[in-house]
Amino acid sequence: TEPLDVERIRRDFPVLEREFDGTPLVYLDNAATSQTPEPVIDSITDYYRRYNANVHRGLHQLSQEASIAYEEAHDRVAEFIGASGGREEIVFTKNTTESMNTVAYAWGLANLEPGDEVVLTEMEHHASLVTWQQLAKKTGAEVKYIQVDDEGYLDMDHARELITDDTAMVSVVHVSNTLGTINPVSDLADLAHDHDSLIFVDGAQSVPHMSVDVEAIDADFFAFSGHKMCGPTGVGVLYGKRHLLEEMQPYLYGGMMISKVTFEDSTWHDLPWKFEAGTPVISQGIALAEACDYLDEIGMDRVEQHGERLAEYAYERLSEFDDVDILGPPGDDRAALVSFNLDTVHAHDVSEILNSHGVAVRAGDHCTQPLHDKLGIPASTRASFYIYNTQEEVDVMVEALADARELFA
Ligand SMILES: Cc1ncc(COP(=O)(O)O)c(CN[C@@H]2CONC2=O)c1O
Repeated sequence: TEPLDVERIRRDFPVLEREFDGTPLVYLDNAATSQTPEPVIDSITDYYRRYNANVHRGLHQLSQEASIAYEEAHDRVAEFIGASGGREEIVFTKNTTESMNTVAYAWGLANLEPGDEVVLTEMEHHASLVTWQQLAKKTGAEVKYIQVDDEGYLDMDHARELITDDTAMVSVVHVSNTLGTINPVSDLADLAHDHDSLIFVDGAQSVPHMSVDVEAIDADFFAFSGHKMCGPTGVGVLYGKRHLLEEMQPYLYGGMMISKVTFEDSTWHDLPWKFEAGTPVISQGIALAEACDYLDEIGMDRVEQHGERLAEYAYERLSEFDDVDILGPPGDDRAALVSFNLDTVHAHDVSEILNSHGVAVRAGDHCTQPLHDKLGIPASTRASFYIYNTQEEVDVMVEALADARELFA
């Protein structure tokens, strides 16, 4: 695939011009949140400048325009992830976390009971791990974890052992935000479906970075966030197979999500509005559709190739040092991130030093504490890449690590 034009792309991101006392920003924290290009910024300001109105087809021009843009944003997102059911299979939430909780409470509470099992993986983000763990306590279901092997891959033999006819839900991260592992979600979906279990795929780190087709995966539910894919914060997506969303009762009640309300009872609006109670994430949803256009214009195959090449380059550079321990799979078999530790320096101190060089990385447990416990480390430093990062920026990060060694060794 023809590489993307990173210099041209960088000109779309005003934040990349930031300097700190003359030191240019090197933004390598994209797994936490991505930066926002001009077309997406313009989409947000254009909405508030020209057609800000509450949706659900108010009988005035502004509301009509806002309603149509908001509804069509659902269609655009459906197309971006291959959801042939269109807007009826796309619920806009606040973020991936809320998408997860929506399924846990709107499906889980009604369908899980003692004896049922929810199968997760040891590399799950807290958004799914804590959600299913707490829901299991409420319903008497049991949570089990597919093991991660020493290289950071899912142990598929263990998966085949854990997923049985007692499994009601498999909830698995597509790309680990800590390890960079790309999980075989289609195989896991087959395994789940062979045992009449549903599967929920956490796509927060995959949708921004690679072409995702939820129907090819055959995910029953799929979640991701706008802010990780050049979109604004405040909009997440829950994809659900139409028949499942149809069967599910809402778990947030109020205006907009109803059809008829009497003092005695209420009926619900059509999909997806049934799951969008109150005034929804209007400007954010419309801007997310713009982000889909922006990424598609670059081409998701180029986006994927660029991120994985940078991750491989970072892996190679970091491997030059014998005091660096890198988490997860080999450099040529991972998504666009590298988490690592320096033998003698705590991740927080590494992050501090890198920051003094203008380099933004994330230090901590990346909302995967159980995984860090399993690895026997309190934290790690994570560099994560996107379409506007360069090999030169990786070099800046690697050179800055020399400082960390001197200061803290
Ligand atoms: C795999 C994964 N799942 C779920 C989430 C939750 O997304 P929201 O915060 O949008 O609900 C994240 C966010 N990644 C975290 C956020 O900061 N750093 C990270 O790695 C994630 O990486």
